[in-house]
Amino acid sequence: MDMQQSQESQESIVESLDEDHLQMLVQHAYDTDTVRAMEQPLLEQGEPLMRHAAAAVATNVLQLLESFDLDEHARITVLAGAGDNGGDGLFAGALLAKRGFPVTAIAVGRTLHDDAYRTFIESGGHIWVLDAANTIPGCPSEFSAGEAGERFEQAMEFASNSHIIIDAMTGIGAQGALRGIAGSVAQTLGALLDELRAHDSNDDMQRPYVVAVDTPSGIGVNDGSLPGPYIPADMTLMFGAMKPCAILPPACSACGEIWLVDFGFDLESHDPAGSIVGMDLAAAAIRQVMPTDAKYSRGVTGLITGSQQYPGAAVLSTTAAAHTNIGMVRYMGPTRAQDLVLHALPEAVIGKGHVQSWVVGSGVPVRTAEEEADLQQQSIEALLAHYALSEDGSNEEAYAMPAIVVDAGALDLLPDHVPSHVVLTPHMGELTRLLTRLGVDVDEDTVRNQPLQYARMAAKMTGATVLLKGSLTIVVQGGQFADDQVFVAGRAPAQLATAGAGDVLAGMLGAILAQNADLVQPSVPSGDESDHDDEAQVAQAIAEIAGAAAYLHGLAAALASKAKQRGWHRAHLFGIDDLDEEHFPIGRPIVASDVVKKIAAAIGKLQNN
Ligand SMILES: NC(=O)C1=CN([C@@H]2O[C@H](COP(=O)(O)OP(=O)(O)OC[C@H]3O[C@@H](n4cnc5c(N)ncnc54)[C@H](O)[C@@H]3O)[C@@H](O)[C@H]2O)[C@H](O)CC1
Ligand SMILES: [K+]
Repeated sequence: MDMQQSQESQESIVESLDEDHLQMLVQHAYDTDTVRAMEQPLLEQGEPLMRHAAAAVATNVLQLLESFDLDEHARITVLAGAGDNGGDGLFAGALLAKRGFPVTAIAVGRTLHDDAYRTFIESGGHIWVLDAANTIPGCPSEFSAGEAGERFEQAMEFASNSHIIIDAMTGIGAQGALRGIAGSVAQTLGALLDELRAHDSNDDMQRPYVVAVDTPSGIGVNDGSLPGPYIPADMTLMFGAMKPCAILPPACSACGEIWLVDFGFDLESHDPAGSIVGMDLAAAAIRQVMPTDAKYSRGVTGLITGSQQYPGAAVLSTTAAAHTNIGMVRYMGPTRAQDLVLHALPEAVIGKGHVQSWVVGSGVPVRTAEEEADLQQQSIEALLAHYALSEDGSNEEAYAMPAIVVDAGALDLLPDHVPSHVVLTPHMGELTRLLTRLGVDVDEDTVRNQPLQYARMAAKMTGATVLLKGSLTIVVQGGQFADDQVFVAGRAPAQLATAGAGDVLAGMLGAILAQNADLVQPSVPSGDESDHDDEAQVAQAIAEIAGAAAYLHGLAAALASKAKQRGWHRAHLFGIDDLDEEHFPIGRPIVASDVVKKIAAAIGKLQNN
């Protein structure tokens, strides 16, 4: 099959598929085992998936070369691993070599995909082997250690002087951090590329443009981590479906622009490992006001936030909750904070009363071991004690409590085991602190590098739902029978990184939980297996609502700052979207109160879309 045929067949796959399928493609990510299960029936039917993959890579490279005004002298380097990912890269290289481009493949393993290698050579491609123990036919081997070192240096120099690097070292078959020559290539070239990137936007092709095949080599495909050296890409051509690394920090930044090549996988029959929170999911979490509603039926949120030291957090969390489509807020805190809350929000009711959700801890200082708890900390501790589960999960009262958002200083007061409608909202530092208190030996850099893994660990250890704040917000499900599906909200522009933004999110999340009180109430576990599904369903609803709050928070910030830029941009669909460069203005600076002022507009946008 040549490039044109393969492209036509790709286009016909795309045409025959409906909007729902395309929507699923750009919203859900599937782990590598699921991807292999989805490709299996197609391979059995004889679909030449590798040829489709290669044709897509070659087509995009040709379009890139054209957009950069590069003629047939453009230098193209393929970094080729020994597996099928290398096969994709070599077939793509062969298609480009046939078009007359000089294409060199740097073999990082001892072998190459047989068929792809032969096709590549027949098409006029050149091979550069780095492993002295290689068994690639016709290639030099058993060179001395000194020669090997020299070869390596020369190959890296060559690659860094090429116009296009096609990274095909590893894809979904990668296991852990890159080892051996692939690891050295990533180390050397990754550092070189980072340095060149720092000095050049690459508008004029002054540095190599890196196209990753399926996934950038060296990243954690299933957990989005960066376990070692990796090749940062400008663009990733991802096959069949998004892998978790496409949506999870920090790996998603290493993917560059993502182009999805649709293989017509049966996505509907498989569970995603992760999902991007989009407008639909966020809109579904906002309760429609009804003609028969009264303030109590719309939901009431109680807040124990702010302190003598940080009274502003009381104002931000309370005003945010009040603007997020509920009937009433109740505020509890020191007199100074009460006065400021009433000044900003005369509608606030001061003192205890019936509520459908709680928000605790925003602006409450962390309690050090030497200090005695102040009144605010004592009331939070007393409230949180009602959510404490014993080791065997029995404590009926905990399940009957309203959902609660545990933020900032309250994280230190969390009981060891709680139900899934306790939602923790730490940032990276707070998560590290929480895990350390639970006995995990970890520092903040490690958490930052593997945020999913550590958010999940906190959820598994405590039973709580965990919303981990960052430029992308990760939500992992709580509860005993929760699904591993992670939700990622990437709607926020960078302008949202400002003091008090977390207090606003806590208030908004509390309000969205209150208006969905019936959906987020876990039942007392009966030990009956047939109830597990119900519990898992509640845990998922809570996680979706947490993701929806993060989305709405990001959308309000985007409206306030007039930014188009986001933490995560939708993947492009190969054969459907244009390669044209997009611009995402960063907008203007904002403060957290500006976000509160735009919550109503953001809700309006969701409900009227
Ligand atoms: N998704 C699809 O439908 C299709 C995917 N295709 C491509 O095939 C790869 C997966 O190929 P596979 O051979 O299973 O694995 P890889 O090529 O990703 O990796 C195996 C290769 O890499 C070496 N290796 C693994 N881990 C390490 C490490 N830590 N350090 C160094 N080297 C490592 C291993 O020894 C092997 O040599 C998929 O991504 C797509 O690109 C097909 O084209 C069909 C359709
Ligand atoms: K790759």
